[in-house]
Amino acid sequence: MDNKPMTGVQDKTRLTHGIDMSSLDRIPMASRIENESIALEVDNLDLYYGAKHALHGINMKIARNKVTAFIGPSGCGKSTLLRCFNRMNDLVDGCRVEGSLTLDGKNIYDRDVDIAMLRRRVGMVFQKPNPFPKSIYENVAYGLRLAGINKKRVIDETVEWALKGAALWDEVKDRLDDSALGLSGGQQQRLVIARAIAIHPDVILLDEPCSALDPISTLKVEELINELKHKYTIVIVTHNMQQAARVSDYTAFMYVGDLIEFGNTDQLFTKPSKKQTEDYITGRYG
Ligand SMILES: Nc1ncnc2c1ncn2[C@@H]1O[C@H](COP(=O)(O)OP(=O)(O)OP(=O)(O)O)[C@@H](O)[C@H]1O
Repeated sequence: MDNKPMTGVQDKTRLTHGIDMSSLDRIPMASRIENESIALEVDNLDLYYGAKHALHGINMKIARNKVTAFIGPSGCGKSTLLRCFNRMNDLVDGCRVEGSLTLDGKNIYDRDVDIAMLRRRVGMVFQKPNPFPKSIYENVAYGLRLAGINKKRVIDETVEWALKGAALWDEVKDRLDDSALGLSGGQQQRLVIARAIAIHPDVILLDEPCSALDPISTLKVEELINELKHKYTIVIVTHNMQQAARVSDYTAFMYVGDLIEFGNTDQLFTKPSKKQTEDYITGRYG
């Protein structure tokens, strides 16, 4: 196989309607999954909601400290697959998973897995910001207290660190005791991200994190994702292909429960190898 790295500007065919491919010019070298450290590995994963077969034999590797985006038409299984990474689907009656999904080599579907611990390692942020009806400070401190950390100095320092990490500190440092519900939607989403990183997860799952946000808040969250990936492995579901192109290193295109194509984002958007992917990213269906 030819392992020569390709630059992001070579062979730019501008296949996609409305996607500013110049954002891809910032990617100096297109990396390959074979050269990455792997955080999560999905192996022959099938998922059933009762009789409905929602995911069909999915195989995929998620690179550590990179952003992986799931794209595809509504109902193709993006959120279902994302929720497998921290076993959120366990909460759905009649949901059954076959195959394996490993985090750092350990199958998270093994019987001996402590699910509370798994969810501390694999944090999740949802489409609609969901701060607790508590102060800004208490929202971030919540997970620490749950983890048994009670020392005020440690909590103070971690709250500040997490709010800085979520690019929110400057906007809230003088109102930490105010209700989180008084923040704007974009600020609430960054607060929820601060709450997620406060407990030092390894992986952050983002399920359409910007779909309820205005363009400026979206930009801030996207900038934040670019910062966070230096420390965390990030998986994001998005309907927005421009967003996938802007923020992710790897992209998975799904269609009706199948993983159709997975690869380097630059390559997938400029030179997809499957016709279905090309049809989707050029707006021919979906
Ligand atoms: N709790 C559930 N019970 C039964 N079926 C479900 C459940 N959740 C999802 N499904 C079905 O599984 C399939 C995949 O849904 P999923 O929400 O994962 O798709 P998606 O690609 O994330 O869609 P969207 O982009 O609209 O959010 C769909 O056919 C959906 O109707």
